[in-house]
Amino acid sequence: MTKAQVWKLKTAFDGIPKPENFELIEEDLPRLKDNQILVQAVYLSVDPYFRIFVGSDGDLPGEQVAKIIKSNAPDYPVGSLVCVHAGWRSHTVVNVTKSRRLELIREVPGLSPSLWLGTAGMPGVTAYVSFFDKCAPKSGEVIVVTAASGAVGATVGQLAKNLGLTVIGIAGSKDKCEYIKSLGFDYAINYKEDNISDALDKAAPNGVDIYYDNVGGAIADTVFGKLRSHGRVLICGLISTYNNTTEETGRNWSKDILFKQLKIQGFIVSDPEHSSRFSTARNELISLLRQGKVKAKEHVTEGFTKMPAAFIELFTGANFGKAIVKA
Ligand SMILES: NC(=O)C1=CN([C@@H]2O[C@H](COP(=O)(O)OP(=O)(O)OC[C@H]3O[C@@H](n4cnc5c(N)ncnc54)[C@H](OP(=O)(O)O)[C@@H]3O)[C@@H](O)[C@H]2O)C=CC1
Ligand SMILES: CCCCCC(=O)/C=C/[C@@H]1[C@@H](C/C=C\CCCC(=O)O)[C@@H](O)C[C@H]1O
Repeated sequence: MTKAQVWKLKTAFDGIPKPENFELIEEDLPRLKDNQILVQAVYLSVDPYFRIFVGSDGDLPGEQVAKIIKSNAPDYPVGSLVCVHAGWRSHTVVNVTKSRRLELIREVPGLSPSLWLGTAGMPGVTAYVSFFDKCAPKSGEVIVVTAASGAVGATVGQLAKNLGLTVIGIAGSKDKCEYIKSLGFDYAINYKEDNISDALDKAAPNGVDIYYDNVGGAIADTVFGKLRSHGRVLICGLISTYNNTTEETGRNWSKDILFKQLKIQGFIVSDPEHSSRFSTARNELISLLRQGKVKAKEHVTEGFTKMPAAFIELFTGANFGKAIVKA
């Protein structure tokens, strides 16, 4: 009988996640039935949204790249890699006909399969579809991106640069700022050291056309104040607020929205509206990665037992690139 190691949420989060919120249990897995495969996690994705979306039974969500180690499904041979939404588990029995999110990973020379969790997966597709379909970007415009060295932010910035926009990234350390400059960003602002407002005035004296918001909170308020007439805001994430224990109060932007005729949109990549865009976006991202026109940085933590630590790091900025655990 195969045993699985499974991370569960033991106590509800209160503020920033802590190691004691999690427990590691062992589970006996059932024998395989028809159309089932047994997979073993190779790389597990670590994403900010886990902070909010935990199953009622304490199951932790998320995708993993996993190896098929037993198979009762002819199209899923042993040894193949899949990308599957299996959560924080070392081993999982997956029903190939019923699983909502399961796909075989095709081998692409030069690309690690772990990219299926990052630039060639959910975060990359988020960046691609939200930027091209929702931001109405035009060459010559100015875009500001927050969490700019991360999985989503770095991809948005590079896509914008490829299209001829002036790209301003905001990130939380000197190293991260140097990194995004090396990717081609025109300006990098360290929000932990620089005065964001002054730095934006210098980098974008005529204002900002697009604000790609990954963080919300006070940083977003400052960027909002720099938007030009007909500016667009894409709210992709609000990571600075996920650990809040009290309701956030921010500036009321109604007057700016009205008089500058701003367009503000939220975006959730898993909305069915975007499902038809997934494969185009992924194929395009793979092609850009292979040509070196988009670069991907991964922050890999070794060991399934480190899942909680790798997750907690997202909220201190200790990850530098797409957070992944190698089992
Ligand atoms: N809408 C959608 O469908 C999706 C949305 N997202 C969202 O995109 C955002 C980025 O996700 P992802 O690229 O995976 O993660 P990242 O790889 O960017 O990692 C998270 C980063 O957020 C930054 N951060 C953490 N706390 C704060 C804070 N208080 N203020 C400012 N920055 C902070 C840190 O970078 P630094 O050191 O620079 O502070 C940290 O490294 C998240 O908000 C996430 O929820 C992600 C996927 C899909
Ligand atoms: C904690 C909120 C995070 C929002 C931004 C984000 O990181 C989204 C990530 C999605 C995530 C969204 C999950 C649920 C959306 C709520 C609407 C619903 O369907 O109930 C999940 O789909 C994976 C990431 O794509």
